[in-house]
Amino acid sequence: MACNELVNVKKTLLHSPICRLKRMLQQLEVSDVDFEELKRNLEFTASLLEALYTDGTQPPFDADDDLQLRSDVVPVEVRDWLASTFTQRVQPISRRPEEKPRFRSIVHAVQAGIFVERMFRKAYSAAMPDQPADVLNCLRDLDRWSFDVFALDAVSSGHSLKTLFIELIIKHQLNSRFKVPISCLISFLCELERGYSKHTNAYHNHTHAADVTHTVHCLLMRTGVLYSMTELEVLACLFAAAIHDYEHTGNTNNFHIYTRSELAMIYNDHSVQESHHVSAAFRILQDENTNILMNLTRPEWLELRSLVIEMVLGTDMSSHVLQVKAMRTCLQQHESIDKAKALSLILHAADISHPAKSWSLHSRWTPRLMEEFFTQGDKEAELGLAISPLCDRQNTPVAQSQIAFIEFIVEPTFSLISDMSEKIVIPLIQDTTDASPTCSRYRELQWTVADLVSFRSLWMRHTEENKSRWMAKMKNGVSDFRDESETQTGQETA
Ligand SMILES: Nc1ncnc2c1ncn2[C@@H]1O[C@@H]2COP(=O)(O)O[C@H]2[C@H]1O
Ligand SMILES: [Zn+2]
Repeated sequence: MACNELVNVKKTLLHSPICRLKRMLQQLEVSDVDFEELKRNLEFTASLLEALYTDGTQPPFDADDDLQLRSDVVPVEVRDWLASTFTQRVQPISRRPEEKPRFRSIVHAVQAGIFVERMFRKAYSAAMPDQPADVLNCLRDLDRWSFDVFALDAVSSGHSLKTLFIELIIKHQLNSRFKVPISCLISFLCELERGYSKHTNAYHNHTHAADVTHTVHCLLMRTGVLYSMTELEVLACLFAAAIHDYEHTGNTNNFHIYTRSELAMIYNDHSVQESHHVSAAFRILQDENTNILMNLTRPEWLELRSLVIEMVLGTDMSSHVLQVKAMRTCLQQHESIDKAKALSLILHAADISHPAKSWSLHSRWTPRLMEEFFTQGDKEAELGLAISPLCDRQNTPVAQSQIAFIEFIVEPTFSLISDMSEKIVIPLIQDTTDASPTCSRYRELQWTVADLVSFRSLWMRHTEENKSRWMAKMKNGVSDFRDESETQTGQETA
């Protein structure tokens, strides 16, 4: 963002808290105090100022950012792992020619009468009344960044993916818009959950899929990007998130390539698993009993399929560096943002989001992932292969790897998501507020800006907290990263 543009954005953002502070002072002077309103105004003002402060103090973007791993800080095993997992020598995925969908303006959306209502500000009435009380209770937190997917899995008897996906489809009114037969939806989700349990993975299972689906929903709402999307794009995002690791084998792509697995043969070593996830999921739709997309028109179906393929292939971690670099360049050069690229980045961010959540969640995901890595290491040892980085049960610096993962992968990705969303959302809001400062949308849009800016401080607070937790474990020489994790309840925000 250019400097004067940034100043304008900041001025716009500061306008509202300043007005509120003045009004609060006036109220106090005449002793006309509505404490509830005062509290709400103070909270709003504090969150905006905090977010602006955080935003202003964060380090600037590094234009030439690769992973920048300094050998004196990052242990060699961790460097090997980062380099072998998050970069690729192969050239970028081919781009679709000319016509690329761009973000439409909020003004256009308002004019077209298809403005998305601010769902999570309203009291949310659960869409599935037949659900047990515990499930309904859990789903009340659906719009929160700290939503506990493990708790949902427990109360839904291991059906977190099914429960959550149906809830989100109904909440976004996609079942009615795309005439999704509920029986198909249930059968499709049963099939999906079955596929996720095929390899009994500690991490890549239906709970992870549910987590990523929830996180995509939350990211779209918190960043305001949802406002600039069509319903078809929202459906594509939720669908892509739900299927993104379908039938995951619990191994890395490199393992498939080295062991010349069946999947590596089918997909010629390119994004081996991601290609399988998307292909196998679309196969479920070939059966009319599970074809949840049966009532889409042909152009809708083609557009959705194209988006889903691009998004799921974008979860291949070897495209991380290229993806991040391409988006950064786009932002720095003031190019318009390609929607499919933006949505792919959002799914990728959701896929690596647990270190940007509360410790109580992050500390439960990490041992699961490590166990899956170690199981692969055990297999590699049995096969007489070199053990992949981070897969050696006896000798893996877990805390260091987490700190490096957060610092070199998660924070830059979330920072980019925040910048990208500002670029998409803020100009649209400025357009609209200039046009009609008194309309009810004005308040809605102010909230969108507030959410967007406070989102940056929210995830940063969590990554900082998680890094300090790992650092403390390292300093105290705690090698058992599993302790406390299952019993945490912790204080959570937002
Ligand atoms: N905390 C973490 N530490 C290391 N790797 C991670 C962590 N979280 C996610 N990942 C990796 O990021 C990948 C994202 O795509 P997958 O879910 O297929 O597999 C995930 C893991 O390989
Ligand atoms: Zn995943």
